[in-house]
Amino acid sequence: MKYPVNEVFETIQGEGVFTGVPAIFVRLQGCPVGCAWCDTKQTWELLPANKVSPEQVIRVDGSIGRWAEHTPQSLIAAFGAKGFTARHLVITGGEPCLYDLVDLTRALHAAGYQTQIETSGTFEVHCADETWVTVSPKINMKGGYKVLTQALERANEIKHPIATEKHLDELDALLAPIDLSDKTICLQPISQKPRATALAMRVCIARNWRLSIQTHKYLDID
Ligand SMILES: C[S@@+](CC[C@H](N)C(=O)[O-])C[C@H]1O[C@@H](n2cnc3c(N)ncnc32)[C@H](O)[C@@H]1O
Ligand SMILES: Nc1nc2[nH]cc(C(=O)O)c2c(=O)[nH]1
Ligand code: SF4
Ligand SMILES: [Mg+2]
Repeated sequence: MKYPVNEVFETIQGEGVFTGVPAIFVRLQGCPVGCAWCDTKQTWELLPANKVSPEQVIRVDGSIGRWAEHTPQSLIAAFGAKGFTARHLVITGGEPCLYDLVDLTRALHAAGYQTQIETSGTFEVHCADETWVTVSPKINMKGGYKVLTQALERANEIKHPIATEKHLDELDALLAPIDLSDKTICLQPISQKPRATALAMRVCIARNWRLSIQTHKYLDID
C-alpha cells in the first residue's frame, strides 16, 4: 500500500507516555477535522499540485504541505539510508487513520521497530495488534467529525488537549461509557498557554492522570 507522507524526521518524542524516547516520525498528509488551534495545518490538504518525489520528504521541512507517496519498504530503506538509529516509530499527521495502517505497522514491526499512532479518534483505527495507539479526541471541531467508540476502545493512551474547564467536561462525557482500566490518560495544555498548563496540572494531581507538555516546543526542536 502507498501512503501520502508530508515529512519524516528523527527526534525525541515530545508528548504523552513515550515523552523522552528517541523516535522516527512519519507524518501523513491529509486531515478534515479542522481544529482551530492545530499546530500542523499544513497537513490538512492533499493537493495534487504539492506532490513531490519520495526523497523530498525525508529529513526536510514539511511546513509547506508538500507530500510524496511512500510504501512501507521505501520508508524503511530511507531510515537506513539516513542512518536513523531510533527504534520507536511514530505515525502522525495530519490524520493518519484516514488510511489503513495495517500494512505499514506490520512491516515496521517485522523490521524491528516499535510503533505508535497519534490519532484524533474520528476514523477507525486499523493497525498491528502491537501498535501503541494514542487517541487525542477532538470534540465539536469545524469539520464536524465525531469521535468513534472503536478508536476510544482501541486506545492505549488518551491524550486530551485542554485549555478550559469546558474541555474537561467534554472529555468526562465522552469517556463515561468507556472502560478505562487499561488506558493511561494524559492532559495536554493547548499551545503552552500558562492558564491551560495550570488547569491541566491541577486536574492531573486531583485525578492521578499524567501531564503531557509538548516538550519539543519548549526545546525548539522538531
Ligand atoms: C498534530 S496532531 C496529528 C495527529 C492527529 N490528527 C491528532 O490530532 O491526534 C498531533 C498531536 O498534537 C496535538 N496538538 C495539535 N495542536 C496542538 C496545540 N496547539 N496544542 C497542544 N496540542 C496540540 C493533537 O491533539 C495531537 O495529540
Ligand atoms: N518531538 C515531537 N514530538 C511529537 N509528538 C507528537 C507530535 C506530532 O506532531 O504528532 C510530535 C512532534 O511533531 N514532535
Ligand atoms: S485532528 Fe489533528 S491534524 Fe487534524 S486538525 Fe486536529 S490536531 Fe490538526
Ligand atoms: Mg507536532
